[in-house]
Formats: sequence, C-alpha cells, structure tokens
Amino acid sequence: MIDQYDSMCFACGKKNPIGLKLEFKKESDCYCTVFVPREEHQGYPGLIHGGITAAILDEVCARSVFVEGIMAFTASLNIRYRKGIPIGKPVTFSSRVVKKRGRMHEIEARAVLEDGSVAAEASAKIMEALHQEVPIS
Ligand SMILES: CCCCCCCCCCCCCCCC(=O)SCCNC(=O)CCNC(=O)[C@H](O)C(C)(C)COP(=O)(O)OP(=O)(O)OC[C@H]1O[C@@H](n2cnc3c(N)ncnc32)[C@H](O)[C@@H]1OP(=O)(O)O
Repeated sequence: MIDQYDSMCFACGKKNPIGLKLEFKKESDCYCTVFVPREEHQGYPGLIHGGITAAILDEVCARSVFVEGIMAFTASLNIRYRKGIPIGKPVTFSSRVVKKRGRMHEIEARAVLEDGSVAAEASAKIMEALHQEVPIS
C-alpha cells in the first residue's frame, strides 16, 4: 500500500505543490505536528481558515491510527473552535487514541497556541478499512 503512495496528500504529501507538508512525530501517548499558518491559509484577516484547522485535525487523528500500520478513514470529525489561530505563529496539533471498539478508533485531538492555550478541540471516529485498498468512488 505504501508503495503506491504518490506523496500528494494535501496535509502531508511532500510532492503536493499547494499542500501543507506537515511532518509528524510520535510522543509517549500522542501523535503531533507543529504548523505555522501562512497568509494563504487565512480566512478572516490575520486568522487561519477553519477548514485548514479541520484538515490538520483530521490528519492528526487519522494518523494516530495509520502510524500503527492500520489503513483507516475518518468516519466522523467534530470540532470545537475555541479561539482564532493567528497567522505566522506556531500551533501544535496533537491527537491520542481514547477508545477502540471493533474497527472503530475514537480519537481526541487539539490545537494549542504558543502561549499554551487551546484554540481548537476535536473528537473523531476513525474506521479501519475492510480491505487495504484506497476506495476510488
Ligand atoms: C495508497 C495509500 C498509501 C497510504 C499512505 C498514506 C500517507 C498518509 C496519508 C494519511 C491520510 C489521512 C487523511 C486523513 C483521513 C481522511 O480524511 S480519510 C477521507 C475522509 N473519509 C472518507 O472518505 C471515508 C468515507 N467513508 C468510508 O469509506 C466508509 O463509510 C467507512 C468510514 C470506511 C466505513 O465504511 P464500512 O467499513 O463499510 O463500515 P459501515 O458498514 O459503513 O459501518 C459499520 C458500522 O460502523 C458504525 N459507523 C460507521 N460510521 C460511523 C460514524 N461516523 N459514527 C458512528 N458509527 C459509525 C456503524 O455502527 C455502522 O453500522 P450501521 O450504522 O451501518 O449499521
């Protein structure tokens, strides 16, 4: 499966010219990435677009399952946006697995600003794929 990967993922693909090119690392009980939003990621002036925040939360949640070698898809993603995220300042996104039932992994994630405040929180359901194939339809 990894052999077929074309590095074009919007969030992490190294070959995607308009992608975020996120890099991740695993820490004791969580999985994380640091992102510095640029102007092109803006919604309201000076603040990141909520859809970009959602994309990163989605990725960091799915990856906390994927990192265990399991092909999985986001079945649901719920986000609470608490504070605007300023352009040009680092934001740490992290996720952790809170529960697993059958093929369903329940994940929590958050986006934390430089001052330690939580800007967004997410809960996601990430479902293991039945077949190790990427659905086209
Ligand atoms: C070539 C590749 C190389 C790889 C290298 C990659 C590099 C690293 C890239 C990383 C990339 C990550 C990217 C970020 C992650 C995305 O963004 S993934 C993209 C967004 N998500 C999708 O497109 C998923 C689309 N949906 C689906 O494919 C399917 O619906 C799912 C989620 C896989 C589930 O389908 P299914 O396995 O057929 O399961 P299904 O029968 O629908 O459900 C079984 C049961 O689960 C439960 N269930 C299902 N959904 C839900 C839900 N949302 N809530 C509660 N219960 C649910 C229900 O009990 C359900 O039973 P019923 O209610 O139907 O009776």
